[in-house]
Amino acid sequence: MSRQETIIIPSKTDIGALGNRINSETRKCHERINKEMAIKFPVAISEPKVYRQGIQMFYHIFKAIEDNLSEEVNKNTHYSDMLRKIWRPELSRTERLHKDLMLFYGGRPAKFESPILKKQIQSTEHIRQIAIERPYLLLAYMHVLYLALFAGGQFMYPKVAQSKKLFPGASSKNFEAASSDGTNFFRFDVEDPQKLRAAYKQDYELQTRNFLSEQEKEEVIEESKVAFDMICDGINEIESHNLNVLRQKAGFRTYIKSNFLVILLATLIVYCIVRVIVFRTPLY
Ligand code: HEM
Repeated sequence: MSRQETIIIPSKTDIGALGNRINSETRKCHERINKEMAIKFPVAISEPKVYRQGIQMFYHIFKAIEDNLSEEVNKNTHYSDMLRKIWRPELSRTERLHKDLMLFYGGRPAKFESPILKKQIQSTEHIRQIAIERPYLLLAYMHVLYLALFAGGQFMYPKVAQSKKLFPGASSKNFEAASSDGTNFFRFDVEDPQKLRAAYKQDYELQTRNFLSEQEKEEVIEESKVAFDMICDGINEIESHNLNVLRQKAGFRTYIKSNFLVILLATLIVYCIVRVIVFRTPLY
């Protein structure tokens, strides 16, 4: 090996590394999410109301992870030191998503700060619960959701940033500024995000390899599947919520239309009666 060559930890072929084990055991989950994204992401980036619902879901999930993680690392428990050595504040997404949401909700935090949809409420409660009972399970979210930002996230970023439909109020002059204000989610405040990713993966591996028992590692792998499902279910929940709203609107329109016909018919009948009985004018 030449002097310049750097050792990547964990190597992609290291089948004992927890991160690699998670990737290999969640391959099907990732394929499922890719299929979902292939259909729903183009819709989201052409409709600001759908896009903001999507990042609102991510906001609640990332906030739950970061709130509970920060609580845990500030304690002095068996796991807090390990989690502290892995976590890097540059990865935090809560504030960045909050900024994006402020743009998409016109500066009205009351519109997005508390989860309303059932699955999102359940997800935040689930994260809180595991953090209390088995804090090492936070490692599942620390792998799945944060490393996704460096892979799928970097694929999505330019598409969101360049979507003319997402920032409709912006003119060609200030488009770049508006797009930048609404895409904090995808950026890291570091010179080289790929270095951050590599360092994070390395610390994750070094801290977990000997510290966790095999039983704990298996539980983290299982929880990683839950993390993927959480995102898939959350996306599907938004879709059914929007379909329900559309259905209700269509139902309301039909109701108004049918009422209008009834009123029209009644007016016609009254008109005929008045004409025939009161004015004794034949109808034809
Ligand atoms: C459009 C959607 C997505 C695309 C195109 C995509 C694409 C990719 C690609 C190409 C990789 C391999 C990167 C590498 O080997 O360095 C990857 C890895 C990964 N993705 Fe995705 N992804 C998407 C969405 C997601 C989502 C929503 C999640 C999480 C819920 C996710 C979680 C992951 C994880 C955990 C890895 C492994 C990262 C690592 O070990 O460094 N991906 N993705």
